[in-house]
Amino acid sequence: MSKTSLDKSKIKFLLLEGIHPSAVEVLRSAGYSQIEALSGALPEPELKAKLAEVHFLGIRSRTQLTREVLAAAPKLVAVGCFCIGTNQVDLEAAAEQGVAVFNAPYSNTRSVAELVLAEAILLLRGVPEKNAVAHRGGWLKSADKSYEIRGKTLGIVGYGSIGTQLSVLAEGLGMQVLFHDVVAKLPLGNARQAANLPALLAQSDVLSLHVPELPSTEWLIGAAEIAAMKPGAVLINASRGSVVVIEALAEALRSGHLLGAAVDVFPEEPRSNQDTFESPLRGLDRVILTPHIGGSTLEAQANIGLEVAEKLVKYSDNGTSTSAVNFPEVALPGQRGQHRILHVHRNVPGVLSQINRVFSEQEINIAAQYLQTRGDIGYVVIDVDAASSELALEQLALVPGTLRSRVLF
Ligand SMILES: NC(=O)c1ccc[n+]([C@@H]2O[C@H](COP(=O)([O-])OP(=O)(O)OC[C@H]3O[C@@H](n4cnc5c(N)ncnc54)[C@H](O)[C@@H]3O)[C@@H](O)[C@H]2O)c1
Ligand SMILES: O=C(O)CC[C@@H](O)C(=O)O
Repeated sequence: MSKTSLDKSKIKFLLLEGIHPSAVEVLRSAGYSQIEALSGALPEPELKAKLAEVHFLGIRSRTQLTREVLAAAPKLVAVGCFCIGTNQVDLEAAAEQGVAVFNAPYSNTRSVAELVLAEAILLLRGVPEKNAVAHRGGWLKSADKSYEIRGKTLGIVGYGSIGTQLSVLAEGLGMQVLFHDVVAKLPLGNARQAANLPALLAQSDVLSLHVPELPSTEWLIGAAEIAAMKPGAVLINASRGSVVVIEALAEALRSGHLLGAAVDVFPEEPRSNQDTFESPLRGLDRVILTPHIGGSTLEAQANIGLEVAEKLVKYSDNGTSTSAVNFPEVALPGQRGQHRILHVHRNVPGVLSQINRVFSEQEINIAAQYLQTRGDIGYVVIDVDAASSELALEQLALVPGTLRSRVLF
């Protein structure tokens, strides 16, 4: 029988954007050897050229996987986002191509929350400006506009993993926490859900943003929202650059309406550490500018490397797609000596009966079958005798609506 399962030695992994070496360790110890790890993101033409041969791709937030880029990746089986955000991937296009996308939803949560809390303290003490002046030989020794965070109101927009973690830490330091979320959330500790965003803006001394990049969060905080903030408040954005209108923020800092700001994410971010950072916020002393490092601690990156690489290995080795963000989730047992066929298809009426017809017409015994659907995508996993897998795979590829199929043994 000819071989239909790809040898591990032929499966190519491309890891971009300085993914932690823990990921490579996981892949190597699972038997994969073709792993290319690069420190930066690739320009689109180079990315497309490489993707022609790649089976598994690892990225962070810089690499944009548009529908067009994904179309240049005919062999791609799965994408690992070694971060929380998955907005850089066209998830629908990936699913339509039968490509599962995974991320690390919690591994850097604590790192972001710690940075934000530290920034809240520094901003309310006016440290960024005092530091900048001292670097220029000045001496701003003054208690003017310097405050403790104790007793101040922290307004959190987006009370998810990071927002709630921050909420708990901030209460530990004596802050009052108020939050706004589009869904009703269980408040932790003494936190309270604000009636709406304007109510939160009007009451917060520190406003911190923790929403995902979505059409509904684009430019969520613009000139009108900033004007509605308390005079002398500070704004922290470690969510996504598309959430804040940066020129409006710069203007509010120049006019003195806001006491300060800390910004980690920008509408335009350099592709690598060699590129220049441009922003209207550059040169404003009361702003802490950080290069999208909210989640960049060694602890978080090492954990993310393990977590996402393990998800890719599981999907590659056994077909388990648990926690995929765009794909039906199936948790699968081991194969017990059979061959395993993985079939991704359009979830339209009749596909499953056509798949099952292949097995009955070809008289192939099904040892086990698992099915899950998610929106327009169906994922069926079928364990069969070793002698039948090649025929089954051939026939399944002919079923209309088939997006991708592979066999594992
Ligand atoms: N700076 C960094 O390095 C860094 C690191 C990790 C995550 N992030 C960003 O932070 C975001 C949040 O992370 P998380 O793990 O807390 O996500 P999460 O999904 O756990 O929480 C997001 C919350 O935002 C809420 N939300 C959605 N739209 C909203 C809106 N319009 N108004 C108010 N609330 C809204 C959701 O209901 C949810 O509760 C990520 O999506 C990512 O973009 C940045
Ligand atoms: O590491 C990154 O590039 C992104 C970090 C952060 O924005 C995330 O979404 O987890």
